Amino acid sequence: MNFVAVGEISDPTRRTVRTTGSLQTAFSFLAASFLTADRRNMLEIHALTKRFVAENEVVCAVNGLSFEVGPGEVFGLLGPNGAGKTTTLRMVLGLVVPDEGYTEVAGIRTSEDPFAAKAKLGFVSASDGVYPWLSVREMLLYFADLYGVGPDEAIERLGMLAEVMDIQGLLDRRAGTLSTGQRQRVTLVRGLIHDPPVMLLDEPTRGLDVVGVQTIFRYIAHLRQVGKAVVVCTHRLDEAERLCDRFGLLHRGNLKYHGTLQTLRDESGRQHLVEMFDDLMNPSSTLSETAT
Ligand SMILES: Nc1ncnc2c1ncn2[C@@H]1O[C@H](COP(=O)(O)OP(=O)(O)OP(=O)(O)O)[C@@H](O)[C@H]1O
Repeated sequence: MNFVAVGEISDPTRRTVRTTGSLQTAFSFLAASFLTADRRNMLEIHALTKRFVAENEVVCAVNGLSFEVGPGEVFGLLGPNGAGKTTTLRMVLGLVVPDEGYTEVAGIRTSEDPFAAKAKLGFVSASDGVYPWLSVREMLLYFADLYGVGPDEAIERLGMLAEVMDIQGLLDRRAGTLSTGQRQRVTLVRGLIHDPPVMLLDEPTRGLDVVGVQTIFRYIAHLRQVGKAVVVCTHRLDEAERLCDRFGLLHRGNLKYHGTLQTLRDESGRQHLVEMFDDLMNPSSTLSETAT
């Protein structure tokens, strides 16, 4: 992947920057305008709560969760199985209605205008599929159209992103014939085709080989540099430590730790996320350790 851009890139304030040099030059320009741009949080989660009733039992999947993500920031929403990560993402996407609290995407409250909020979100998941009978180009332009991107802008954005993600050679292939890694790069482009200010990545490295994982790392670096607000859910804690600027550690719907890795270390007395997780899941082992 070369990550060299020629074309147009939109910065977080939606101004358009024409670039002809390396992506680094584009990034420098964007970083400069991004630093002077409005630094409001792009994603705000306020006291979000969701309960489910399953077999006559109430499960509080998410309990009073609050956090925010600013432009150019990568937030790791982490937690063991059943912690409430997917339910949180589904509430942000407007697919699940919260019992209490609300989410705001680029200043738009999801409950008040779900379509406008969704237009500001990009979503990439490990289980993303492709339309096998469409060519990659047809599928990406179809998604641009679904998001209301005009045809000229869509073609221009497709050209730029195809270069950034190195999929130019795949555009006229039928999507069903792509390898897992090729399909991954196409779905990464699809998540950005409408230039959303907020990106949600759900287990983006699941099932990928080392090259695929590196692609995700570069993609997230790209998102950070062009000022997207990014939420990453992953079980790969070593990767999260390297990728994320701040973290929220969920356990049974509750936010146990919230902040930078250093904040988490100070609060938990542990060096690594994996140890913090272990303490959350096996509190008795912590107690016995403390007692000795
Ligand atoms: N539709 C539903 N009906 C009943 N319970 C649900 C529903 N969706 C989620 N839950 C429950 O809510 C809790 C949180 O689930 P969620 O899928 O958000 O966790 P997660 O952190 O994404 O887990 P994983 O890492 O395993 O994907 C779990 O106890 C789950 O069983």
